[in-house]
Amino acid sequence: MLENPLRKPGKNSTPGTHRPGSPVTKPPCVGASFAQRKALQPRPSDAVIVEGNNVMRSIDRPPPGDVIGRSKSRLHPDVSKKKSAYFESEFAGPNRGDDPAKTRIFDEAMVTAELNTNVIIGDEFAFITDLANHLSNRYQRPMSSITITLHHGICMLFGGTFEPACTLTIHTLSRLLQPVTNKRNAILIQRHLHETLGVVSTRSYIRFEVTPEENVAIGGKTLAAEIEGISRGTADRKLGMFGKPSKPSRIMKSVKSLSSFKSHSMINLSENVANPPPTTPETPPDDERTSQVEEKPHKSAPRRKSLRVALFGNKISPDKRETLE
Ligand SMILES: O=C(O)c1cc2cc(O)c(O)cc2[nH]1
Repeated sequence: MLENPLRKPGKNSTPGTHRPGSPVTKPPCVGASFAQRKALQPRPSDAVIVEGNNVMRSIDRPPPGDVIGRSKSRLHPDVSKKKSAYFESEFAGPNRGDDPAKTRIFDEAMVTAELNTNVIIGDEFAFITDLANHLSNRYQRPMSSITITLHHGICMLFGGTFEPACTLTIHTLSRLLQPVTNKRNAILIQRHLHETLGVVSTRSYIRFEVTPEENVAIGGKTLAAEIEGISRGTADRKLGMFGKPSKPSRIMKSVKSLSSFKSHSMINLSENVANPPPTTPETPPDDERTSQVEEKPHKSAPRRKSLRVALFGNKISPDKRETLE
């Protein structure tokens, strides 16, 4: 009889294992709120995400297929030329060898990932950055083409238990989600999640979701329309696809991104802030640290509370406050 893989951790599984220095902590204990549970968690001393353990062998070379500086071909130049001509024709896809603008759009196509987990992550900034690096490597695109939303410490019943678990949905174009690619990426991404989150692969559910080119848009134009425009020579000339807008609009000025929250978490923001991120990372990237020369150093408050104070100040009524808790 087949066993339900969701219910039974693998032989070498170490559900909820907390490695020293890891940004993750054990799954939620029943009865305490997220904030209370979080306050009780020991804080990681540094941003080291993965420490070796006795179960998994450390890898001192990239897995096969990862793009690295390849050693020079030892083939005779003629054979090498023939070989590359063969592969060029064999692998010429519908958009390969096409307009460089098309190639660039596909090379920079967005990969969005949504991760849900009941594990509480101590250093979400380090974790998310590490996952972004992993996906950037897996899908061979720049970090500017990776978007991740992370929901951790959530109430999640997975296969009938509350043991550490996660679901990850990856959305991108079909060319990046081919069956063989998915097969390989499932193994490598689940291994990464085991190493960084402590979730065994049997409790790590990945869904690869193809986004049709007609169903995704940037700058007011779908990808399908953009490609069609390139073919007809009427494409938008977008400079740096996911780059910053040159001039922020009125709306842009009133909405702060997560990076802005990081540097302004203790000041009163506009009251119009829509859908704020649930938490603020603790360690801003270097470029942000150096951009705050004018600001006085501030003590960090419990993160959720400080964000709430920053968003709503003291104007919030007690009954509304309760619904926010
Ligand atoms: O999904 C993508 O990566 C994507 C969508 C989209 C739309 C668009 O108009 C572009 O110019 C590029 C692009 N990339």
